[in-house]
Amino acid sequence: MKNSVVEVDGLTVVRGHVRAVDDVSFATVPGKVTGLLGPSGCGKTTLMRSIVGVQIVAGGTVTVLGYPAGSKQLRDRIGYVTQDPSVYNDLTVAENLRFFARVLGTEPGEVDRCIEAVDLVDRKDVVVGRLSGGQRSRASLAVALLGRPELLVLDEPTVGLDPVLRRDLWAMFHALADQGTTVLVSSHVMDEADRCDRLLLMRDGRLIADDAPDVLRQRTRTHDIESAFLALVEGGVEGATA
Ligand SMILES: Nc1ncnc2c1ncn2[C@@H]1O[C@H](COP(=O)(O)OP(=O)(O)OP(=O)(O)O)[C@@H](O)[C@H]1O
Repeated sequence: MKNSVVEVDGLTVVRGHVRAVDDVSFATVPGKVTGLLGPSGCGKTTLMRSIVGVQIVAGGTVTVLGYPAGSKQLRDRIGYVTQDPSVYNDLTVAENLRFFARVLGTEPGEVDRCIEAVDLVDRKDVVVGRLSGGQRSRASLAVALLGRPELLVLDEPTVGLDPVLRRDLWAMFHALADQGTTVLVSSHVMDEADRCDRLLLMRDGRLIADDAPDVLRQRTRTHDIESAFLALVEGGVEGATA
């Protein structure tokens, strides 16, 4: 698709004895929040790892911003937050940000902007090891925002967060998207589906839907995404991708 930020074509990844991603194809458009939803173990992390270029793939192609995934040209154009916080426990939030800003060659002013964006200003001088799990994830997110990446890949960033914080983070994802960032967010919580502009539903390594939440509900004649998911799994839905 022209102008797509991520183009995945026939991607297959084998992990252990499992086809963790099984012949998946889709394309994202810039400036939208795309949700990658599906039950635990369905292949979300593996798909995201393939997009950021850290996964050995068995077949198919992944193109990001016009380059094969993993190309060095993409290094500072993608922000990736894994499920495990990737910040140093023995440094404060601000020290972490300053360290990564130096590594990435980002201007120092970015540090404060990114700390503000994740609402950690009042925690910026606290050693990361003393933060709560949710605060640690937000510190990782702040690092991913350094340098204003064009693509943000966020693996379950809202797990374990309270509803107020979850709402605020989703608002931030949309604000970033409005500024042109393409945001790919995974979740296994179906009630986060309505916060996405577009949904990729996965099950057992396969993509079973690729639609806006409203369109998906209409197509499956359901009122919520959980029921839509069940309808797709149980079959009988016209145009299902599975
Ligand atoms: N390092 C590994 N070695 C072997 N198999 C793996 C490995 N990592 C994941 N898998 C398998 O690949 C499949 C997809 O896992 P993946 O982590 O991508 O799922 P997920 O949808 O992200 O799950 P979760 O929501 O629990 O994070 C699962 O069957 C899993 O058991």
